[in-house]
Amino acid sequence: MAKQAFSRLGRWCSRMFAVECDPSSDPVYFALTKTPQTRQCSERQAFEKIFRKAKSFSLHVCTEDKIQRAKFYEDIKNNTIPGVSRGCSVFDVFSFHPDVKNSALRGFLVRGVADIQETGLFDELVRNPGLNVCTYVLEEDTEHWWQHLWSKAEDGRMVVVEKYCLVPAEKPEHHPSTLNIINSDVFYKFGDACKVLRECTKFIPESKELLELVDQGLPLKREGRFPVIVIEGLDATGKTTLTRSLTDTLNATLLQSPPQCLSPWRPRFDSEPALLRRAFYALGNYITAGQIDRASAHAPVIVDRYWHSTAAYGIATAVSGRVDNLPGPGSEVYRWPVDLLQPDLVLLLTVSPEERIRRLRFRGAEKTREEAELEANDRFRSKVEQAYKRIEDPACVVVDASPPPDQVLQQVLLLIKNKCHL
Ligand SMILES: Nc1ncnc2c1ncn2[C@@H]1O[C@H](COP(=O)(O)OP(=O)(O)O)[C@@H](O)[C@H]1O
Ligand SMILES: Nc1ccn([C@H]2C[C@H](O)[C@@H](COP(=O)(O)OP(=O)(O)O)O2)c(=O)n1
Repeated sequence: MAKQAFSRLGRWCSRMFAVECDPSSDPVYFALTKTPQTRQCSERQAFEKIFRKAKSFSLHVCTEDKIQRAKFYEDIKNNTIPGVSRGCSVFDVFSFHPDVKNSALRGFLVRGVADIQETGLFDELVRNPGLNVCTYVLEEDTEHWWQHLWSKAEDGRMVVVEKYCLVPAEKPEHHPSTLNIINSDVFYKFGDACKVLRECTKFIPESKELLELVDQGLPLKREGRFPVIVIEGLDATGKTTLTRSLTDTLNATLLQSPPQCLSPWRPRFDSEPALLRRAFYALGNYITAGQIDRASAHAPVIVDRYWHSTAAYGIATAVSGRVDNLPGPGSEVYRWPVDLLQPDLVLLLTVSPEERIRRLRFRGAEKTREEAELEANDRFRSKVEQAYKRIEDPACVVVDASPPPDQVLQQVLLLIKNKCHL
C-alpha cells in the first residue's frame, strides 16, 4: 500500500459521515464500520435517500494546513465539482469524529456519475494528497453499502486501500458544521487572528499592511470616562439611521467596525474563504477598539457594528441547515474574546422579516431574488439573529426597531440613560 495512503487512513478511521441532502432537515448520518451489521428494513430509507442505486463518489479535502485546506475547498467547490457533476446531484458532506472539536472535514458527494473511475480526472483527484476520494458500492446480496477509499499504489495504479461498511447512525449531539468554529470561523484572541493573516502574507500582500496597522497596541481596559454604545443588527434594520441621530443628539463620536481605514481591503478579504475573511473582521474590531479607547476620553462613543456582528455572522455562515443546528445557548462559541475592549452597552435592532425586506427593497436591493434564495436567506437571517442573542458578557439588549426613526431614537435614548447614566 502506498505510504501516502497510510497517513490518510490514520485520520479516516472511526469517523462518521454526514450527508446534507436538504438544508431544512437533519443530515443523514452513517457510521463507518469494518464489519457489516444486520440492518433493519427502516434503515434502507437512509440509503435510498442518498444513493438510489446510482454510482456515486465523494471528495473530502483533508490537507493538514488550515489555510491551504480552506483555499483548496473553495477551489474544489467552484471549479472541480461543477466540471464533474453535470446532470448529477451534489450534496455537502462531512467526515468527522462525533462531537470532537476540530475534527470535521468538509467535502462533496456526487450522485449519478456513471464512469468517473474510467476518467483521467479520477486519477488526478486520487493522486492529489489533499483529497480523500471514495466511491460507493452496493453489495447486492446483503444490501450493504460500502465506502471504498482510493489511493495510488507504488506501481502507479489506482487501488482501493480501505473499505468501510456504511451503517445508518443516530444524530450526534453537535451538528458537524459546529465542530470547527473556534479559530476557523470566530477568533477569541488577537494573536489567533493575527496568526492566520501572518501565514497568508505570501498570497495576500495586503495582510502585511493590515498587521502593521494593528500592531500599534491593544487597549483592553478603557482609559476614557465616557460611555461606549454599540449598535448591532442585520442589514437594513436601521443602524446607520440610528447611529447618526444618536451621534448628533449625544454629541458623540461615531465609529464603526471594520474601521474606515480598512475599507480599501474589505472587498479583497470578502472574496477569500471564511477563515481569512473572519480573521480580517476580527482584526478590524481590535483597530476599532484602539479608536474607541482614544475617543471615549473626550465624548460618548457610538459604534456601528462590533464584535457581536463578527461572531454572529461567522457562526451563522459556518453552521449549515436549520437554526437548531446552532450551538446551544451558553456554548463557548458565544463568549467575548479575552483581550477585546468591552463596550458599556450593546443594542440589537430587530424588525420583522417582512419589514426588513420592505426596507431592503426601498434601498433597491433584493428585487431580483428568487423565492428559494429568499427562503435560504430567511434561514440565514434567523441564525444570525439567534447567534446575536446568545453572545454573552456583554449580552445585547434587544430593541424593537420597527417604529418610525424618531420613536426608535427616543426609546434608545431612554435605555442609554438608564444603563449608562447619560
Ligand atoms: N425606524 C425606521 N422606520 C422606517 N424606515 C427606516 C427606519 N430606520 C431606517 N429606515 C430605512 O430603512 C433603510 C435601512 O436603514 P439603514 O439605517 O441604512 O440600515 P442599516 O445601516 O442597518 O443597513 C433605509 O432606507 C432607512 O431610511
Ligand atoms: N464588525 C463586523 C462588521 C461586519 N462584519 C461582516 C459580517 C457580514 O458578513 C458583513 C455585514 O456588513 P455590511 O456592510 O453588509 O452591513 P451593513 O451594510 O452595515 O448593514 O460584514 C463583521 O464580521 N464584523
